[in-house]
Amino acid sequence: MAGLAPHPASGDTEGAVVSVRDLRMRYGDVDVLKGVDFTAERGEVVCLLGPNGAGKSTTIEILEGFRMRSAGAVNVLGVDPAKGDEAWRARLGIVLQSWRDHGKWRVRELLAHMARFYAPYATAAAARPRDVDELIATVGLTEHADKKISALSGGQRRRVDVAIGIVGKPELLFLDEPTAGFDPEARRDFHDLVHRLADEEDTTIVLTTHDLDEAEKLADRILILAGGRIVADGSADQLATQIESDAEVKWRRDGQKFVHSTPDAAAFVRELFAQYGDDITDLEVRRATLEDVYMTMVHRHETGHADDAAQEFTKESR
Ligand SMILES: Nc1ncnc2c1ncn2[C@@H]1O[C@H](COP(=O)(O)OP(=O)(O)OP(=O)(O)O)[C@@H](O)[C@H]1O
Repeated sequence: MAGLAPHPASGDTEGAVVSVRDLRMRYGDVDVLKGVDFTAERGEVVCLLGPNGAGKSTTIEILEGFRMRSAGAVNVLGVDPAKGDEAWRARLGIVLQSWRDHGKWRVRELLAHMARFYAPYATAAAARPRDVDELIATVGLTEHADKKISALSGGQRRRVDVAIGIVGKPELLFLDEPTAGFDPEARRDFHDLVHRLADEEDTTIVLTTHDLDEAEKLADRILILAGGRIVADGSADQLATQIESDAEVKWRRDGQKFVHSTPDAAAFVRELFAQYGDDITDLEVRRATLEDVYMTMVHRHETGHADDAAQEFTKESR
């Protein structure tokens, strides 16, 4: 993918790019967020996971300044989103969950139009906007650039959404279920794009997804939101060590397949080799996956132990 020129940090975002403290959101008499805390650093990819209705979109919309919170302290690029002005907004990129109604526009025409909004906000540190044709190539839409958006497939429209999200070369990019409807190749290209934005441009990325494999591939840090709180915060590896789960050992001996679950895979495998040595083939050890962690944490919430899970997590991360 072409066209991702680096831009240096713009000075006023030292420290956390996103900082959320005791965030609460109440719809009517229902508390959806009951005290959410997290931060995101420059260049970090943070993935927000959680069941349907957990409050992921609500959280992101509050950070984007589209929704007023009920309580708590939120700081995004040095500003309270409730008070963010146009210049602040120009530093954000947003890919919402639902399609926008741009059907009558042609792809290049729409992106060129969007790009013009960002031109006044170019700085010495950040050349805005991106070159539109390079951007179209980056999201793999070159051969569709002159088509009306209504004539594109669902996955191609989603690529347009992603292009709109990054046309202004954002310092912070919000992606709400960005790959819904992507085919496997588009998904892989998108993952490459996210890595390049974070690594080469130091873009901070906050995304939601229901695809745990995607979260594991993309995220420097995973947050699991359940029962109105963050019940897990860490890399996929760190989270795997926070749940008690047996490793699964698989092997073959004399052509026969064996499987065994054990809390101490190393000791078990040592013993296996001591007994059968060269007869052992096709050895595999599978540790707790992100799916195991997710299921455990969300199940604790569903069985009414979310507060315990959140407290346990807070204790462990101190
Ligand atoms: N404007 C609103 N008024 C009242 N309730 C709302 C409103 N928006 C969201 N909710 C409720 O708040 C809860 C959280 O919704 P939200 O869309 O933030 O969840 P989510 O984690 O993004 O879910 P999903 O994974 O399904 O996208 C849901 O129970 C939803 O019904």
